[in-house]
Amino acid sequence: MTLSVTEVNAGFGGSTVFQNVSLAVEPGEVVTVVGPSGTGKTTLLRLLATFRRPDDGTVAWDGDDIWAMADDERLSIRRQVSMVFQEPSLFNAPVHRNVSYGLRVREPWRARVRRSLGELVGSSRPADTVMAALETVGLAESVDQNALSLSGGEAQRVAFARALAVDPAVMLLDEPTSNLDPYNTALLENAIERARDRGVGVVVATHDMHQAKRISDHMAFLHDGELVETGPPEQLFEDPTDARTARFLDGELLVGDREGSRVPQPPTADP
Ligand SMILES: Nc1ncnc2c1ncn2[C@@H]1O[C@H](COP(=O)(O)OP(=O)(O)OP(=O)(O)O)[C@@H](O)[C@H]1O
Repeated sequence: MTLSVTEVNAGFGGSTVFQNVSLAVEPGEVVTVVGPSGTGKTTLLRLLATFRRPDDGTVAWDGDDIWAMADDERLSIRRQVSMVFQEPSLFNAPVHRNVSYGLRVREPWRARVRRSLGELVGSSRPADTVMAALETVGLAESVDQNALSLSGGEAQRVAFARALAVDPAVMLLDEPTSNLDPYNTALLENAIERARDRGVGVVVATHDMHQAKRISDHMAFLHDGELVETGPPEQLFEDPTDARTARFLDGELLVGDREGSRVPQPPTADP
């Protein structure tokens, strides 16, 4: 399943965040959206998640315009897309209850009643999918721990497991490692890779260029309302077509700096 935005515009209250942005994620690939703070990465993920409608342009699922669909059809697509927010927001319950949350809200009410009765008589155990998701993030041993007693890094990994447990076609991750130490970052990047290897399409918004280089199949550089450049990481890092990309990767480019859109060419020798 391909999730895409084509020539989308988005803004708030009359001000434009970005215009004319096109991006797609295919099954089994990791796309990173990089760019300075405030450039619209979260807004773009929210468009892909269909949490909001674009002001203009199309959001599509396998080429079909999601916002032209009936509400129930759009809901069934939304259920195949899971998002991990910058703050993990877990609730006061064991880790397995947090991870199974999405599964529980998706199951039919009859099954939900049967399972609740099972839990009341103490016969329930975490579903295999919950355990598999926790193993993916290296937290199988914390299954019964209260989620609020986890470290920040563990909590973010549980949030990832919760998003993975519903067997999504696409995962959208908003700065998933911005508050994590290198150990937790490595575990989460490993989990992203494993999801990708299972055929999940993953979009990651990140400030971290080193991370983008490590995990991306494809990068998209968003700056000042414009999708400046897209391509494989080797292209953006080694042979960018736009000067702003090179300056951003060198840590020199800030929001509002529109100087020099082309990479300066070395002077040619006089004949
Ligand atoms: N609900 C909102 N109402 C008004 N303006 C908003 C709203 N959400 C975002 N914005 C503005 O839209 C712009 C893009 O915000 P967005 O959060 O998408 O950027 P970002 O690249 O994800 O930033 P960061 O990297 O800091 O998380 C910012 O100028 C922000 O202030």
